[in-house]
Amino acid sequence: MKVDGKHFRSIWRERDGWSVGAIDQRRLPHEFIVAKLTSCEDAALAIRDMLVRGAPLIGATAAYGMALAMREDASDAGLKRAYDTLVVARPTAINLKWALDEMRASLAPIDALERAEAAYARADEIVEQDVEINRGIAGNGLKLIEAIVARKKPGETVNVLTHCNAGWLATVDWGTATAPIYLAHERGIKIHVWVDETRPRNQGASLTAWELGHHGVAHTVIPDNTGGHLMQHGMVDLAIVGTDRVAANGDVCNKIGTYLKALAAHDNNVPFYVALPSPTIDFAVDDGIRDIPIEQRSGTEVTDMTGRTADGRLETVRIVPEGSPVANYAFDVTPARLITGLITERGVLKPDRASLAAAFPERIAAAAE
Ligand SMILES: CSC[C@@H](O)[C@@H](O)C(=O)COP(=O)(O)O
Repeated sequence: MKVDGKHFRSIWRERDGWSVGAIDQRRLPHEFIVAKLTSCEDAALAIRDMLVRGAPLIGATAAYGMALAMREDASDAGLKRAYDTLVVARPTAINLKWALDEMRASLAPIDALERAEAAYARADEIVEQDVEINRGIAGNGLKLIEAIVARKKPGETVNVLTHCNAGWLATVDWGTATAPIYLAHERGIKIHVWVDETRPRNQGASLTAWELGHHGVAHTVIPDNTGGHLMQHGMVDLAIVGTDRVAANGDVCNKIGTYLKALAAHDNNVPFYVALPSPTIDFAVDDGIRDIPIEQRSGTEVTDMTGRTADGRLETVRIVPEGSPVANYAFDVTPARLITGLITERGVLKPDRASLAAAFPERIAAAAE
């Protein structure tokens, strides 16, 4: 998508052909800085520190991390070491394991001398596949938006609520939740996005607002607790969120606070959609609430906030009394019964086992291996 009129992706192979460029998302919205990843450890750290984040981008970064590792040591032991280093970088987004399994499956059977080249080729494919999948989500989600337009008076705006950042910064390009929004915008549909700020790391306020603004999409940042009020007053036509892992039963794990938005949407008859690329489905997990691991992050994300001061300096301040304990659960699980539909590259599905299995039978086979 566009930044100041120029097209960007969140991650790419640099001109030298081997190092990897990625937008440092820890610095947005205040500074646009490109980081250079030159080793498997760089990639693992980038994921752990959330220089890159968002389920699909975590997967893409891990794929390149594996390629960087193969330049240094393409032996069987090197392959295993790279896999083991990267797979633990973050626990919740299943795209990480998916991408690493894909990489290992294509590299393990071939000669070590060929592995580095093959790893870059497979990582490039994973990256391109992400963009194609998101284009598919865009087209399928657009139909939902068009159906709302058809019910509105001419010229009325479609209001979408989203949580966290499931935008192009969380993927390679287009985003998942934002893909239908960007396509609707491109098609001239009047669309406006309510952007949940998404405490504690503020991915909505810092990242979603930044990318929508740079692409010219109308939006308003709201404190996390505002969505219910807006829904009660008819100010939200539909909610679209992303996800880090979808269980076989249709339960959806996403950024903390998603569940509360789904409850509010249910109570107010607001359609609540989840946009997901198929690598986010985990057929090995039967019950999302019971079995999806929920990342717990540092308490400093809750106690401290960073922002720009009036005189232009970036400063971190403490907002919680010294000594008060804090909890920082990064994700929650929304039960399938609260979800209107799953927007995938193969259509809008019911959030249940049968629909997921019918649309993605090859993923069930892979989970059984
Ligand atoms: C298309 S990204 C979907 C999710 O990964 C996104 O909504 C989210 O929860 C991101 O969490 P983050 O902790 O910023 O990696």
